[in-house]
Amino acid sequence: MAVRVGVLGATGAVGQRLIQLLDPHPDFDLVALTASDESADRPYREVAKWRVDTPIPADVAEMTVTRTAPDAVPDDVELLFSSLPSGVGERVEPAFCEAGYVVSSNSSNDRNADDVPLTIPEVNADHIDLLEVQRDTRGWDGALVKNPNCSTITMVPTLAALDRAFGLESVHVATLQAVSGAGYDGVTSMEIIDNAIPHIGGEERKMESEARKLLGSFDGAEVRWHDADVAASCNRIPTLDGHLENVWADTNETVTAEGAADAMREYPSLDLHSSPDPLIHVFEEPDRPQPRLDRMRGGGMAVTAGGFRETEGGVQYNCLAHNTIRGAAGASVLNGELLLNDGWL
Ligand SMILES: NC(=O)C1=CN([C@@H]2O[C@H](COP(=O)(O)OP(=O)(O)OC[C@H]3O[C@@H](n4cnc5c(N)ncnc54)[C@H](OP(=O)(O)O)[C@@H]3O)[C@@H](O)[C@H]2O)C=CC1
Ligand SMILES: N[C@@H](CC(=O)OP(=O)(O)O)C(=O)O
Repeated sequence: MAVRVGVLGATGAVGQRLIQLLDPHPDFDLVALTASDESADRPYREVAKWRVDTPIPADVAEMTVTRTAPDAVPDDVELLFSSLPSGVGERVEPAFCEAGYVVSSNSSNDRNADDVPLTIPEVNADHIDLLEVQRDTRGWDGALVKNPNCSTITMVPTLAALDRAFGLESVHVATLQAVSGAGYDGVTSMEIIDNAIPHIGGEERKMESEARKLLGSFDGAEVRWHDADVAASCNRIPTLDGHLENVWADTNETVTAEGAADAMREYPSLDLHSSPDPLIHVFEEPDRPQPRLDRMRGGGMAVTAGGFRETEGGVQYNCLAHNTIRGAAGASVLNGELLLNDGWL
């Protein structure tokens, strides 16, 4: 029987993608939608400015949006996908966990907390068992799992492939990030058209820390962060969806361009509904990946890579992923599938 699920922050950019991905889903039945108090007690179609490229699902359109509070969500909902602003998530997610709900969250609060699993299932599924530590320390019946920042998700599967094959020593990355990453109200057209903005607040530190936690090892009690140095520089450009990243990775063992490409081609996906096969699509063409052409590979869940060149200490390449699917909503849904597969639901 399908697990009953809800979406916290259902009217937002990521919330709408969550609804799209859950309509339908083989494991999950969407029965609850929440948003701010201003949207509560009204039909979803009235309060959501639907901007996703498929029609609003008919049953969802008529659902009543509730406040974002545990007493507003039915008790038989087991899993909540959270796409709230981080300040709100920080306050309400623990309250839901305390009330017994399992929360798969996209918001940036608590990603680096010692007892909160930060997972990309194809990279570090074993970290999910950190939930045992979380339940011991916090006394929750529920649980809180995070997916990383969209720019971090784009590069980490490629780094995991290099680490597995050659050992990872250090990473430099420069991003070209789509406007949807800032949410609907994030960047005005006057700011971004005919322009590029070399600053995205907090993004560089997130990439540098989250990547090391994701690539770290879990010994049953704690996650030991990977000791690679990671340095990021983040830029906003006028694409709609799809973050493109230029990566320079130094490795412990000597790597060739072909060897790096093979390591990524061979990096396995998972037997979960939203995990694409292959996980990483490698291009031979030197001018790929490109956001408009390649962001929907694997239903928006694949990472694409290309432009491999040997460097003095390792390899340089480009990678790309859809920031609101693989980088946000799809990442939360995939974490939900992992929770179900591993018996946490
Ligand atoms: N966009 C992206 O690519 C990515 C986004 N994220 C993260 O996901 C989260 C959501 O982002 P995004 O969808 O772009 O944001 P939006 O601003 O588009 O949506 C925010 C959602 O939260 C609700 N909300 C706002 N304030 C409150 C409140 N006080 N109480 C309850 N609900 C509230 C809004 O409801 P209402 O409509 O009623 O205001 C809306 O449903 C953020 O934390 C963001 O950092 C993470 C990775 C990528
Ligand atoms: N900051 C990212 C999107 C985002 O919301 O990230 P986070 O989940 O870390 O807040 C971007 O602008 O593309």
